[in-house]
Amino acid sequence: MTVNDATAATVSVEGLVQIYTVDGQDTAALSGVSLTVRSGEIVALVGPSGAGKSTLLSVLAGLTTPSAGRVQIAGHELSGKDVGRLDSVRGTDLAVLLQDVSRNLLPYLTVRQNIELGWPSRLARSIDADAILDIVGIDPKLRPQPLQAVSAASRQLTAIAATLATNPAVLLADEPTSSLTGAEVRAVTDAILRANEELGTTVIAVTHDLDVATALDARIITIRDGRIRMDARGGTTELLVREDGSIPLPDDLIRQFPAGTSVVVVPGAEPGTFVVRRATSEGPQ
Ligand SMILES: Nc1ncnc2c1ncn2[C@@H]1O[C@H](COP(=O)(O)OP(=O)(O)OP(=O)(O)O)[C@@H](O)[C@H]1O
Repeated sequence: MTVNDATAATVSVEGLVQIYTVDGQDTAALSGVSLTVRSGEIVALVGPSGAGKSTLLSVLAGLTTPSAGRVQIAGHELSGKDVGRLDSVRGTDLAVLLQDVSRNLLPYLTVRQNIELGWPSRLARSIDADAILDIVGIDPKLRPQPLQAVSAASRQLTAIAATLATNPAVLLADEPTSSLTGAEVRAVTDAILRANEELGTTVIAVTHDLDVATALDARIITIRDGRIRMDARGGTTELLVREDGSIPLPDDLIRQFPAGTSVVVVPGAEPGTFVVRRATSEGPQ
C-alpha cells in the first residue's frame, strides 16, 4: 500500500453556504465557510450542537449539495450535480465514516470479510486486509469472528479499516468515538493516528469531545452558528487569506483586536513565521 502524498492542499472549501428550508422556514446551517486542509493533517471540527459541523462534513462527503460555495478534494473540483465524478472520487480519494457503525458494515459477515467486501473489485488485488487490520489494531483472533460477536470498539475499528481499504487521501469521520468510553476511545484515536502516520491519510473528524481532538493532536476548528470561529493548532491561529489579500479575523481575535486597532506584523522566532501584535503609540518596533 502506498503512502499518500503529503505536500498538496487536500481539501479546499470556499464560501460554503447551506440553507435548509423546512415548512417555509429557512435555517442557515453554514454561513460562508472557507477552509484549506493540507495533505496529512488531522482536523477536529468542534462546536456546540446545531453549529453546522455535520452539515459541513456532509457537504465535503458529497452527501449534501450546498446552496452556494465551492469544494475541492484531492485535486477534484466537486459539483454536487456531477454525481459520476463524485462517485469516482468517493471510491478512491475520499472515504466517509458515518456515525452509525451499522450503516458502514454487515453484521453477519466476519471482521475480515467486512474489509474484503468493501473493496471495489478493481482494487482488490492490491490490498491486504490483514495489513489494514494491523494498522487499526484488531487482534488477529477476532478477524474470523462475525462482526456481531465482537465489541462495539472492535466494530468501530473494523469500520475504520473498511474505510481505509481503498487507501483514501481523505477520511471524513462523524463522531468516530461516540458511544465509546475510556480505553475504547483510545483504541479508536490510536487507529486514526496510525492511519495518518503509516498511510498519510488526511483526517477530518467531527467530535464533541475536546479530549479526542487533543489525543489526535489535531488542528482544532471551532464552528458556531455556521461559521468558523477559531482555527487553531497548539495555541496558534490559522487564517485563510482571501483572494483580495484581506484576512478575516475570527470573533475570538476580534475581541483582542477590535476594528480600528493598529497592529504590526513582525518576524517570528522560526524562519517563515510572523507574529501579529498591537502597535504601540511609538509605532512599529
Ligand atoms: N436535514 C436537515 N433539515 C433541516 N435542518 C437541518 C438539517 N440538518 C441540520 N439542520 C439544521 O442545521 C443546523 C446545523 O445542524 P448540524 O447537524 O449541521 O449541526 P451540528 O453542529 O452537527 O450539531 P450536532 O452536534 O447536534 O450534530 C441546525 O440548526 C439543524 O437543526
